[in-house]
Amino acid sequence: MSEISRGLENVFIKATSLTYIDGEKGILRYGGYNIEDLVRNCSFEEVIHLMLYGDLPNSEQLKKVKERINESYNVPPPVIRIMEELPHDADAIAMMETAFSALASYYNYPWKKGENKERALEIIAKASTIVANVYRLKEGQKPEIPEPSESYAKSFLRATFSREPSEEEVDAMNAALILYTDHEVPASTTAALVTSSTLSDMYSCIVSALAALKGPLHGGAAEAAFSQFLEIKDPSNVEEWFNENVIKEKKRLMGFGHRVYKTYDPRAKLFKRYAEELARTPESKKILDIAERLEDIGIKNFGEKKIYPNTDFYSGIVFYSIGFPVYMFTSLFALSRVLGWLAHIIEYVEDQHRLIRPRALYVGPIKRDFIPLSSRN
Ligand SMILES: CC(=O)SCCNC(=O)CCNC(=O)[C@H](O)C(C)(C)COP(=O)(O)OP(=O)(O)OC[C@H]1O[C@@H](n2cnc3c(N)ncnc32)[C@H](O)[C@@H]1OP(=O)(O)O
Ligand SMILES: O=C([O-])CC(=O)C(=O)O
Repeated sequence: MSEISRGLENVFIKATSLTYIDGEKGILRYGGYNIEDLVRNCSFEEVIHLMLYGDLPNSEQLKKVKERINESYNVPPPVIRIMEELPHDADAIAMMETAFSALASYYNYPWKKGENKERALEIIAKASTIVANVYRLKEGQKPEIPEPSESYAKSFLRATFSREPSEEEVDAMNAALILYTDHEVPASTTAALVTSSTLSDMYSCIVSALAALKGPLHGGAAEAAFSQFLEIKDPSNVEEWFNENVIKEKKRLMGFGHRVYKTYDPRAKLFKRYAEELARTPESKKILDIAERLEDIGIKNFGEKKIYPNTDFYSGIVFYSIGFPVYMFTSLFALSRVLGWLAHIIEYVEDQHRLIRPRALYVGPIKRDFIPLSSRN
């Protein structure tokens, strides 16, 4: 008899050279490079080259990546018009799904080795345009197309906020883009892989991934974690809130726990460091204080079960300190993860392709005699 792996735990669906995770030790590497080294030393564009082409780029290769991105920010105007038709209070990821579906109507490219990675660079550029305009349209501002600048992060922040971002903000945005780039095969990447396995187009794969990312157990957790901090209101309320909600009502502590990490998520450590550097206003300092106290109580209660902060626990404070409202957090995650999704589907379709079609174990009645409608009770 076949065994069911609930939640596909420890099921390997592909080989990868992209991302290595040691969940026991809390190690994360892209292409063999420790996440800490990449965040400290690299631009997101260098990580784009690493994920798509397998190596950190030399200057010439980096220049080419940047050029390709810089010339691809434009999207067909009807895509923006469709976004403008959506209500201002539309969910940000639902807006992204709509935009990427619309893009799929224009760019229904067949898979072609030698062209797939160029397509991926175009999609990464257009993702910046879409996410910047999710914010702008929700805020009632006119659409804007990112302009080339020194970096992808800077172009994105400039287009989003129509202002010159500080060096610190660009640095934090660049770090967030790298930290969220890839995480092997979480739910969203698996959704993208399933879609790619039918040889559907790349934009449609992104739509599948976005839909899976949105849920609070996955990418939606950063918004959920931050909402907890807001609900708690004051550091002095942390313990009471935790006892009432997590202990008594058995609600999950959002931004805690992970299928693979059985220790502190290495990305959470880095996000925490950025949060501590960026939280300067009294309001963001208070939120950080709440988060740190909640982390302590969470670890005291759940550490024994190997449940620790994950990447979504502190990322919201970083995004909030840059100036983003809570509703943008999952879209910012998506902006970065588009690279991981694309790198994985290209790796799969180019080197390991086969239709993904698992089985369900039938447990219903084996055979029943048909009863006509008039004879049913
Ligand atoms: C970028 C990301 O996607 S990171 C993950 C973001 N998601 C969150 O932060 C949401 C909160 N966390 C969770 O719900 C979980 O930890 C998940 C979904 C991320 C992973 O969970 P799984 O590996 O599927 O574990 P599962 O859901 O089976 O839980 C196992 C046990 O741990 C408990 N548990 C897991 N996470 C938490 C949590 N955050 N708070 C309280 N209890 C938890 C469960 O209640 C369960 O307890 P039980 O065995 O006594 O019933
Ligand atoms: O790996 C997972 O299941 C979720 C996660 O942390 C991510 O996608 O970054």
